[in-house]
Amino acid sequence: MASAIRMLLIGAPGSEFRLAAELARSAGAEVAMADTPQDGLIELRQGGADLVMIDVEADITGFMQSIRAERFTIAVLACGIDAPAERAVAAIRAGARDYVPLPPQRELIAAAIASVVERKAPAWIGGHPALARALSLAAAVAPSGAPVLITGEKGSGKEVTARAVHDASGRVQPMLVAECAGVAPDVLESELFGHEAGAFPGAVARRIGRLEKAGHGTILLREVGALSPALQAKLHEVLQKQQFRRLAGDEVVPFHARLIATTSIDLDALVHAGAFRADLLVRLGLVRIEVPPLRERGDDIIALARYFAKRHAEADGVPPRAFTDEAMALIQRHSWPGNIRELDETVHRAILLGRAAAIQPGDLVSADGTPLVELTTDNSALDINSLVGRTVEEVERELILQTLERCHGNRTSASNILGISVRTMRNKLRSFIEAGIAVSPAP
Ligand SMILES: Nc1ncnc2c1ncn2[C@@H]1O[C@H](COP(=O)(O)OP(=O)(O)OP(=O)(O)O)[C@@H](O)[C@H]1O
Repeated sequence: MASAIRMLLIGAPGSEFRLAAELARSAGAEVAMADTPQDGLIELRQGGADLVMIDVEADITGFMQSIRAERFTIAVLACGIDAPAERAVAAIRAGARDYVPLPPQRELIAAAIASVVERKAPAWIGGHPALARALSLAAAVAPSGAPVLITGEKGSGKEVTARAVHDASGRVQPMLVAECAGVAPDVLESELFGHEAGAFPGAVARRIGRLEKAGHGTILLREVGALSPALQAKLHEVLQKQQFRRLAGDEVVPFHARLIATTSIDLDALVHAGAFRADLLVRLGLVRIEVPPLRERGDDIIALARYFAKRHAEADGVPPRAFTDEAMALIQRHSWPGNIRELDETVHRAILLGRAAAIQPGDLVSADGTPLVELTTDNSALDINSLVGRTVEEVERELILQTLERCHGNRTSASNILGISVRTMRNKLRSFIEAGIAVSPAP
């Protein structure tokens, strides 16, 4: 499912570099070359890369600063011919992952590419029918350019699913990610659309936004429900006209990328409450993929727990440990409100903290040390029987707190979903806090 790895070689052209390019191609990578870090950046902006090999004599510090500023996440290797050890160390201090001596050895180049392939294609664990449906839908829509909306609870695997759609799409350029929640609207606007010099105080140079940088690749908007009304309108126009302008710019920029949006908030409810544009939801949700919560994935939980235990033991260099039957039963009973991410982190803690030969129930604790056994209840789904015997006040409190948590603490979104005013929401939260009950902080 993974697309080819794109490798960028930066350095003065020479026989060693040509050989490195040849070896990379024969190891399955697509190769681009640039003479200087500046040209390398231009190449990155146009075509992206998964792996950069840069001459150890180049300004690696400056290059690393530039790629961080432009939010590229790329593995960088320094390389050189007979470079003194200090140069290699300095390159690594500047952020290079390793130093590769030239002329290159076939095995070293192949290993560097293999390590990126491994990171690029996250393991797909699970075969539950609900997940299989989501995956086959992802594969079916991948080659088209249609926007895709991926819904699901936090940590359930929406971004991983987006990557699967991108990888299967055959698009050569990478998938860029933009986070919409918790980012000030004006910052997000310039992040997405870019700006011309002088667009606002501090805008000293033209900035190319992510919609433009994505080129013919994919742009992933995480938590699209958090977009301000003004940005919702702008995004709707982009999808309608397939073009946009940079902030304070006259030039019309064509939009070629595939847009994928994720949400853990119920966008239909936001539309109903007037907090999200119905026409934008129609365009974004031409294809919808629902990622099921972990608690509905049956035996996938076992497979995932074993996979994370193995992976973390290997990464942390500790002996592999199996789960006792009791620990596995506890894992299957827990409702995993944080989904796969919570399972991953819980298993990681058990690997690091457990002392016995096998993982015990007591090794399974939340981040604050609360044993899982105390957190595990059977009322993950709305089960009326489990509500009988509780007061209306208690049920209301739980509903408010859980909705707020799903909305990442966003009071407005949560009150919209609950159909109460923000003022009522705030008053309720104040009374909970006064009663000593923990409330999700505002984003
Ligand atoms: N099928 C899977 N197999 C293995 N690991 C997975 C799978 N799905 C998700 N993960 C892992 O679980 C974690 C959460 O996944 P991801 O970031 O895709 O979730 P998300 O729904 O986008 O989260 P959020 O809502 O918080 O943005 C990641 O570490 C990811 O690698």
